[in-house]
Amino acid sequence: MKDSNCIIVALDFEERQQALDLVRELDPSQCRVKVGKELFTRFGPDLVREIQALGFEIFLDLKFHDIPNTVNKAVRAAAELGVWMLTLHASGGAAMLQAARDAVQGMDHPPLLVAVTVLTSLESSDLAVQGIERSVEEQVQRLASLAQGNGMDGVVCSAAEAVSLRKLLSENFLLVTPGIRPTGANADDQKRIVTPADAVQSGSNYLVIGRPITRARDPHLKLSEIQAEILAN
Ligand SMILES: O=c1ccn([C@@H]2O[C@H](COP(=O)(O)O)[C@@H](O)[C@H]2O)c(=O)[nH]1
Repeated sequence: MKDSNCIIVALDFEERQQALDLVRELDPSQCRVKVGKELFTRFGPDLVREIQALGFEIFLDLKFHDIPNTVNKAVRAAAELGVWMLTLHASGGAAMLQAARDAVQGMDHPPLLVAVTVLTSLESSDLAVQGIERSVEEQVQRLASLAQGNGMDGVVCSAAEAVSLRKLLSENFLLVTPGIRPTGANADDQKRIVTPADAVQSGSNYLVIGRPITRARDPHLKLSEIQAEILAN
């Protein structure tokens, strides 16, 4: 499944006004926006509603990871906010993932549930420190299979894993990929980075892009350049 509106701009800001100023420069027919831990912890559901009122679909990236009952209630609360997509950690396990799915059962417009596999800021040496003696690619595959088997709509992974996941998972299973960096851009704290065009070509459905856009002198222009790069490839 290809969505021409495939870019999700990450609104990782300290100030409410910074987030709203950027959102007002963007067009909801050209991108979706991500509200993550920083913005949500500071400004909560009211800001989500304010951005929704401007016409944007919200990717609520709170990465729930807790006992099944707690995740069930948190997912229900997020779903009632009317967000388009939300995240939880696949490593929370099968029962937690099923509890998340149960939370939105029967809703008219349930959010898409996507499970984080291995954060894009990690590489294999980081997994070894956690006692995981397999490559990032293998760990991502394992968690993605767990996610698919327990009712998730997709996973968050690096686009570096997209080609192998496309072979492993069903065609309509969503791959949501942060760690996107245009050629030459600073990687910042991201370890598994891929360019926007390569991400789409590899099979990513949605590209989560923060700093390359939010730190640009002209964020709207940068978004348009990235979209043009994707279309040209
Ligand atoms: O594995 C993950 C999961 C989520 N993210 C989020 O995506 C954006 C990326 O921002 P950049 O500024 O483009 O690096 C950020 O909000 C993360 O919380 C991720 O990077 N990796």
